[in-house]
Amino acid sequence: MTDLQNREAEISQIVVTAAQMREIEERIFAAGMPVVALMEKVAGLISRRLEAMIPPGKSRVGVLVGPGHNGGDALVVARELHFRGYEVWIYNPFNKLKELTGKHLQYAQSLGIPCYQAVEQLRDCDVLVDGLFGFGLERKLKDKIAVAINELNTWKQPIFSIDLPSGLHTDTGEALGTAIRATHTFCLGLWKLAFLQDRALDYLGNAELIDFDIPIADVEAVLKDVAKFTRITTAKAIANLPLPRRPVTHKYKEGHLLLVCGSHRYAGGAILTALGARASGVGMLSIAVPEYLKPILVSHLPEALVIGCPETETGAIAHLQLPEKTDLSTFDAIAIGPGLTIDATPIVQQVMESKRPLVLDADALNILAQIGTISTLQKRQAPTILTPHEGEFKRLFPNIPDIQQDKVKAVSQAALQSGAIVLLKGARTLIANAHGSLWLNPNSTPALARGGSGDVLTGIMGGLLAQAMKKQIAIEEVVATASWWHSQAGIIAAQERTELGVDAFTLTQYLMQAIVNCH
Ligand SMILES: NC(=O)C1=CN([C@@H]2O[C@H](COP(=O)(O)OP(=O)(O)OC[C@H]3O[C@@H](n4cnc5c(N)ncnc54)[C@H](OP(=O)(O)O)[C@@H]3O)[C@@H](O)[C@H]2O)[C@@H](O)CC1
Ligand SMILES: Nc1ncnc2c1ncn2[C@@H]1O[C@H](COP(=O)(O)OP(=O)(O)O)[C@@H](O)[C@H]1O
Ligand SMILES: [K+]
Repeated sequence: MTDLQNREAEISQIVVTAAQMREIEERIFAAGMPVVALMEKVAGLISRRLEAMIPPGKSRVGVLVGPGHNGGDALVVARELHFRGYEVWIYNPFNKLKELTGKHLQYAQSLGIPCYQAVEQLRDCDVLVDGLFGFGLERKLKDKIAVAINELNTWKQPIFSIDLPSGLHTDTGEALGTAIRATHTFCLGLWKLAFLQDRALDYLGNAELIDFDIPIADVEAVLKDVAKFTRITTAKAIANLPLPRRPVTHKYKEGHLLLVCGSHRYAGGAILTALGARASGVGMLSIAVPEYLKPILVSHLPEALVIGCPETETGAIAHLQLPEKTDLSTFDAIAIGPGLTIDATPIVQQVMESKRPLVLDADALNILAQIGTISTLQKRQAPTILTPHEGEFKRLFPNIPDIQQDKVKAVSQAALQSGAIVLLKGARTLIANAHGSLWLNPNSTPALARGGSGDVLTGIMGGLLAQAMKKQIAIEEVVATASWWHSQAGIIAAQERTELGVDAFTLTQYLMQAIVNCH
C-alpha cells in the first residue's frame, strides 16, 4: 500500500466526538496553521466536489449561511461557485456572525451575490448547500430558524450539507429541535459519531468524508487515553477473515463450532443459523437440536454433525446429549439461542458453565435475562458475546433506561456492567467491550429488517469465532467482522434483488459473494 492508501485506511476507521474534533483542531491551530487558511482549504475541497456533482451553466445554487464557522465554510463555497460560473443566492437570517464569517459575507456581497433573510427567496434554486450549523451546535433550534428548516425540508431540490446536516447533534445524532434532511453530507476531516447512529440516518443522505490532511499524530495525541470508537471498514474486516488458510491443516484445526438452536415451533431458525455458520468456513460444525428436527437439519446440511437431543413437552431441547467422549470443552466456540424458545432454560444454564467462548442470541438472551444477566455472566470464565436487538437489550439490562436517548452510552454501560462483548442490533449496529471501546458498522441496508436475518448473523459469528480461537484475532474484531459480512451480503443482495428480495435464506446465499467481491 502507498502512504496515501495507508492514510485513507487509517482515517476511515477513526470516529470522534465534537469535543475531540475541537481538541484536534486546536492542536493544528496551535502548531501554526491559520484558521483562515484551514477554512479556505476545507471549503475549497467542498467546492470542487460540488462542481463535480452540480451541472454547471444553468444551475442556481442556494447557500444557507449560519453564524459560526460552518457558515464561513458555506460562504467560501458560495464565492468559489460564483467564480466558477454558477448563479449563487445566499440565505442568512442572523444579525450576529463570528468575525471570520462576517468578513466572508461582506466580500460575497461586494461581489454582487444576492443575500436574503427570508428562506422563501431560495425556493427556486436548483440545489441547496447547507452551512447553517456544524459541530458547534449544542442548543436546541427554535423560532425563525427552526421554521425555516422545516420549510426547507418540504422542498424537493437536493441539499448538500457541510460537515453535518444542520440541527443534528454531532455525538448523539439527535435532531436538536429540527434538522436539515440532506441528500448528501460532506463530513469534514474525521467521521463524527452522529454518522454511525440510527437516529441520524433519515437526515444524512449519502455521507462522504472530506479528508483535509489532519496529521495522524494530532489525532493519536487526542485519542490516546480515551475510549476508542472504531468504524468497521472493509479492509479491516477482510484482514480479519480466516484467510488464507495454511496449506497443512485439517478440519479440527479450522475450528469446531457447536450450535444449540431450534424447537418444534422454530425449526427454521436452526437452519438459518447453521447456513450462516457454514458460510464462515468453519472446519467442523456440530448442531444440537431437538431430536425431531434432526432429519430436517441433516437434509439441509449434510456435512454437519447433527446432535438430536431429548425434548421437553413443548418441543424445546430438554438437555444436551452430546456424543460419547464429547463434552463442551471439545468445541472451540458455542453459539446458542435462535429458535430455542424460553422453555430451554436448563440448557442455557449448562452452556453458560462451559469455559468456551460463547455467543448468546435470541431466546438464550431472554433466558439469561430471567436467570439474571449480571450474576450469571460474572461466573463465566470465558468470553461471552451478547447480540440483542433493542427489545432483548431492555430485558437484559432493565437498569439502563435511556437506550433511545443515547445508544452508544447504553451499549457501553451494558458491556461494562456485564463484562461481555455486547452487539446491539439496529440499522447501524454498535459493538462495545468492557474496556470502553466501541466498534460501529457504517454501512448496511434496511433489506435486513426481516425475520431470521439475525439468526444468520449468529451463525457467521459463531463460525468465525471458532476459527479465530486457533489464530491471534481479538474477539471484538471477530464480532465486528461478522457484522460487516452480514451487512455486506445484505447490501449486495439488495442491489441485485431490491430491498424486498432479501429474505434470510436468500441472504445466506450471498455471503460468499460478499467476500469474493473483495478479493
Ligand atoms: N475551527 C475551524 O476553523 C474549522 C471549522 N470548520 C467548520 O466550522 C464548524 C464549526 O464552527 P463553529 O465552532 O463556529 O460552530 P458552528 O457549527 O458553525 O455553529 C455554532 C454557531 O451557531 C450558534 N448557535 C448555536 N446554537 C444555536 C441556536 N440554537 N440557534 C442559533 N444559533 C446557534 C453559535 O452561537 P452562540 O452559541 O455563540 O450563540 C455559533 O455561532 C465545523 O462544523 C466546520 O464546518 C472547518 O472549516 C474546518 C476548520
Ligand atoms: N433498518 C435496518 N438496516 C440495517 N440492518 C437492519 C435493519 N433492521 C434490522 N437490521 C439487521 O437485521 C438483523 C435482525 O436481527 P434480529 O432482530 O435478531 O432478527 P431475527 O431474530 O428475526 O433473526 C440485525 O443484524 C439487524 O442489525
Ligand atoms: K451544516
